[in-house]
Amino acid sequence: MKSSNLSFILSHAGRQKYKMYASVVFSVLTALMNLVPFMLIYKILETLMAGGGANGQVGRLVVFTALAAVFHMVFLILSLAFSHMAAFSILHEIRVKAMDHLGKLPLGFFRKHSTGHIKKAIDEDVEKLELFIAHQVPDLAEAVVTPLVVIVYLISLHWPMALFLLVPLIFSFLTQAWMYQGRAEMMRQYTTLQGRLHSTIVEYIRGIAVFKAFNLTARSFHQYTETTKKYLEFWINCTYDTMSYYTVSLILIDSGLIFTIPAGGILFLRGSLSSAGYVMFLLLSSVFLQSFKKLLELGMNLSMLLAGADQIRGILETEPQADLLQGGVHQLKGDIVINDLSFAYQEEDVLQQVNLQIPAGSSAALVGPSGSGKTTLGLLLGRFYDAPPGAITIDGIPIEKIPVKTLMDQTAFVFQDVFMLNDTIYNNIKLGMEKSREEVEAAARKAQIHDFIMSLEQGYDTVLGEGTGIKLSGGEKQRISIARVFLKDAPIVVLDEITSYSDIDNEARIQQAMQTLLKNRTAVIIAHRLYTIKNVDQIVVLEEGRVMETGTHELLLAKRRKYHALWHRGEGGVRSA
Ligand SMILES: Nc1ncnc2c1ncn2[C@@H]1O[C@H](COP(=O)(O)OP(=O)(O)OP(=O)(O)O)[C@@H](O)[C@H]1O
Repeated sequence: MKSSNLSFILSHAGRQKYKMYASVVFSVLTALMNLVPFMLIYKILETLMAGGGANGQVGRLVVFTALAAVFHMVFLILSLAFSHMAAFSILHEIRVKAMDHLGKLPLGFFRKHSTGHIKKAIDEDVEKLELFIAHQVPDLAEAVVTPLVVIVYLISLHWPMALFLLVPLIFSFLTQAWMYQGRAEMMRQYTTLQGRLHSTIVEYIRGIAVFKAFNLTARSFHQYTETTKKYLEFWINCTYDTMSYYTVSLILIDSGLIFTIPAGGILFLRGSLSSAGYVMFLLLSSVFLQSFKKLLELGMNLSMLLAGADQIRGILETEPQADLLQGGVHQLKGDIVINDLSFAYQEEDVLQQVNLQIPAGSSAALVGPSGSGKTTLGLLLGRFYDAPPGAITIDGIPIEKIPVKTLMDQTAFVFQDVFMLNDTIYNNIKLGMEKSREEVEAAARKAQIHDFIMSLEQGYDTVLGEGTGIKLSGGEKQRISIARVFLKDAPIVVLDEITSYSDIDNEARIQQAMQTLLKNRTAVIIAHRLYTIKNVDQIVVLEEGRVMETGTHELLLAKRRKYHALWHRGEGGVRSA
């Protein structure tokens, strides 16, 4: 059974939960110290009405009252200090764990959850836990303890009158219980809508260039306006649904006083309640009822804050990719064998019974029409998605049994979309690898990008990204990503469309870099322009996820089948002519 969100928070709190407990204890003490002055005032009233006070007893009681007020402040500060320390430490812990966990999840997870959803979960929903731990937990402790102590005290003063006070509260509770039915579902809707709102905002900003080009404003971005409209409708419905219950329960709570004043007065006139007792009932019944109102408010906020925890749990409780064979394999030669591989993202197979051998140190180019499965095959080689067990082996070991860390150490990828950090060019090549400055520069030289970097005013220290004014061309970015591969020096490389930016100078440089890169490595090259892969050891022609033919450029041209057709359709021949 799924544990509660509260136990989820506690399970990630580690030693910080003791700070949470300390905060609760101090919060209870704060609540008690809040009530002590009332009890002392009762004593003072009783003493004065009995004609006492001359022997300094009242003075002592006044001093105790002042001391209680001081202790109240001290306990309150300690409670808040502990709750805040616990909250920020737990936030830190959960954020680090969530980011760490994200890195271990299969790419399929990111297909199901948008960037906006994930960002919101780690950023906003975790932040809400701060509100919950730092403020709501101590407030809740206080809001529970105060009415309990007050009612016990009032019962000790005059039990029938105290029990009378409980009647409107019981009705108020029943109304609230009614209101909370189905509230969990409502809160889930709320977090889903918020996530969607974040995603559409992220999408709008990402695609701003396209939106501008088509003269679309945020208002005309259909997805955004729809989501904000749904969000608005949700809150209007939510307000309508809860307003009547909320109002009734508040009226019931407040009606307590309407009963206390006349009932207490009658009991006083009949002599069953002292005048000091009557004053106490008037004072404390108001405290008692107000703390119930606070409980009501806390209950409303609590369900909203804890609903956010569902989203974080969604990340942390998603199974990471399994390493069936921990440790053991550390070095790969790169002998790839693909055996009857079929693969589907959803229902339909995008690869069908693919059989292929790429001996260590050789190069294979995957070619074929758009959507034929070339990138998918490349991604399966890096276990970005999991292929069926045994379908891909490297050096005779099924890929799912090679620890992900080893596989990532021994494989280098250049993707179609080159990702750049908002950082220096140096750090963009180094990407956290433990390499020296000389090694970074040597890799940039091999990738044919060193001269370009040196032509920039700040050289390798040039900062890339938004707001820096430095924007690299697609080809320059690709050469930087090739430099990363040289620096990593992995025995297996997968290059996806690295010549997609087609200015002649760039392409010549990338071709030159590729010749060096392929030496003594197993390479899988995904290419549209066939003249760029003429010299590889084998060309694999894919169509609708099936291998149609394999062989060298000359052999496949001589066969005069699929490759021959592709070549002469202009996808290869143009620049080779
Ligand atoms: N993450 C995904 N989820 C669902 N379907 C996908 C996903 N990625 C790719 N596909 C589908 O799988 C099929 C193969 O796509 P893939 O990107 O491997 O083809 P490709 O040959 O590399 O195409 P291109 O040359 O245009 O890059 C396509 O029909 C594509 O729509």
